[in-house]
Amino acid sequence: MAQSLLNSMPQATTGTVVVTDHLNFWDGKRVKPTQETNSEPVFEPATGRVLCQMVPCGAEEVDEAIKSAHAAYLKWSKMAGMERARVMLEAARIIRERKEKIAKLEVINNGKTITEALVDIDIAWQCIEYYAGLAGTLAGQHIQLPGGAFAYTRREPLGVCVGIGAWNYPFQIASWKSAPALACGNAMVFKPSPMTPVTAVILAEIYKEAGVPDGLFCVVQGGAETGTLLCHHPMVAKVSFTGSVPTGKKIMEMSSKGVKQVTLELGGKSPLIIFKDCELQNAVKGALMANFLTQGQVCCNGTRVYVQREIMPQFLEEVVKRTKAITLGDPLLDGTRMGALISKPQLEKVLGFVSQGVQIVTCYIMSPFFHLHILCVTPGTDNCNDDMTCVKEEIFGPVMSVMPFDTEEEVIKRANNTTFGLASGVFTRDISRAHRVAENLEAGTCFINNYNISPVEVPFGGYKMSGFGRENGQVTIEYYSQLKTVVVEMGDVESLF
Ligand SMILES: NC(=O)C1=CN([C@@H]2O[C@H](COP(=O)(O)OP(=O)(O)OC[C@H]3O[C@@H](n4cnc5c(N)ncnc54)[C@H](O)[C@@H]3O)[C@@H](O)[C@H]2O)C=CC1
Repeated sequence: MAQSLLNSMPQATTGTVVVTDHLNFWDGKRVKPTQETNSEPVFEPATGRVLCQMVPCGAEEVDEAIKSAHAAYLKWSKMAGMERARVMLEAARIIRERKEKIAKLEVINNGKTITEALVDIDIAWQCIEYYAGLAGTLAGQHIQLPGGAFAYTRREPLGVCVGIGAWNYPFQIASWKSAPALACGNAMVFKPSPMTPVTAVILAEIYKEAGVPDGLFCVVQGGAETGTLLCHHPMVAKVSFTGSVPTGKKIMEMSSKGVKQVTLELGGKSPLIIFKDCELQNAVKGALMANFLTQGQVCCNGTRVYVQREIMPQFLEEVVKRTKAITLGDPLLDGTRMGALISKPQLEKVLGFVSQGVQIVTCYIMSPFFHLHILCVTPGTDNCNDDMTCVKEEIFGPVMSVMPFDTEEEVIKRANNTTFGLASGVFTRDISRAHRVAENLEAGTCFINNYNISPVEVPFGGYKMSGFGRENGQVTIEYYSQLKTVVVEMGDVESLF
């Protein structure tokens, strides 16, 4: 059934697709929801048309999914890492083979451009391939003790892990969470955002086709209530969450009741510092990459752009020129570089921020589709300063704030004056300065002379209220596994009693 939806993708155009397939997945198949009266409409952001109905899972369905995941975990965790790797490599291959179709469906549900969605799907299969490569390397240590005794450690899976995703990178988030989880021998129950329920279940089908045991990667649909059921379920060992800080705090609180491990990928308000000795064109391109991907709905965006005063006029001129040249429009067209915001409420939220007395250098409000698109650059003289709400809070829209600075010491202080700490960036040709600034910025990532590149080999995660734990890179194995120590006596027991 779902294959037929994917197979219809080559002909699909904006405003034509309706999804009627069931969107839950456990026991190796799509599952019909039981509470259809509670359904919520899911919109195609580019048109405002109803794409499908999302029916939230209740307690019994969540329980069924988790039990199905647990049964799969008992089989999968006993397989050798190399055996798991083979299945995961096959899943990565299938995603690669269907990437155009998956990307198209992602665009229809999310509103981002097809150009970006194709990159997202590439990153998704690369992540699964990367962790497949690590699956066979999981190993412990051998420790020699006195008298011939010894100990060894085993790196073991946690059990059933829950993934809760946001709407900005639906397929990619599901892959980033499931790949390390599965590589370590865990099972995962994934809940996508209720606004983007369509593509996670495609990933579930691909894992199944690749050969994972039925139940290993399950999808339950729903919002806060379903998420709460997942976090409280006694058979869940870990919750990995991507989303806003307020929800992240709730996840942590709920998980603490069952002492479950937690990974939190939360919001940001990241600084991008541009020194006067930078290569200006690269800095301008970096600032655009730092702000306008996925219509600005990216957690690690560098939305506080600090520009050294001497180059502010040239910087602003270039950034405005390039911003005005961004092609807005139908996200399924190859030439479009900015699509639609996720929803009308999100648009209103973004507009609310920019109406707070900021002078907008450039702003397009276009409405070829139901949801409007905006692009703003707030200028950097007296109009935009560190105390404004739009400079302090995560907007999650295509709004760049530009502010002047004079010295390195001053800008680092201002850059760090935030409760967030997800990412940061610096443009300069002075290598000592670049590394000094990177060291002093309080953030989980610092980009030097680029911004918003996320290779799967590189750990990603936050400082401060942007969360903890990491995704991607080798280190994430530690967040999806636990060490068992085995102590072996070779002689007699020396008892004190
Ligand atoms: N930094 C980031 O990566 C993201 C930030 N955001 C920010 O958050 C704002 C609100 O967007 P939302 O999608 O509502 O974010 P959210 O953080 O409320 O939702 C993210 C996920 O958590 C789930 N969820 C919500 N409440 C829950 C609960 N009590 N227990 C368990 N799961 C729960 C949601 O269903 C969704 O799957 C956005 O406007 C944006 O500013 C949103 C998505 C990603």
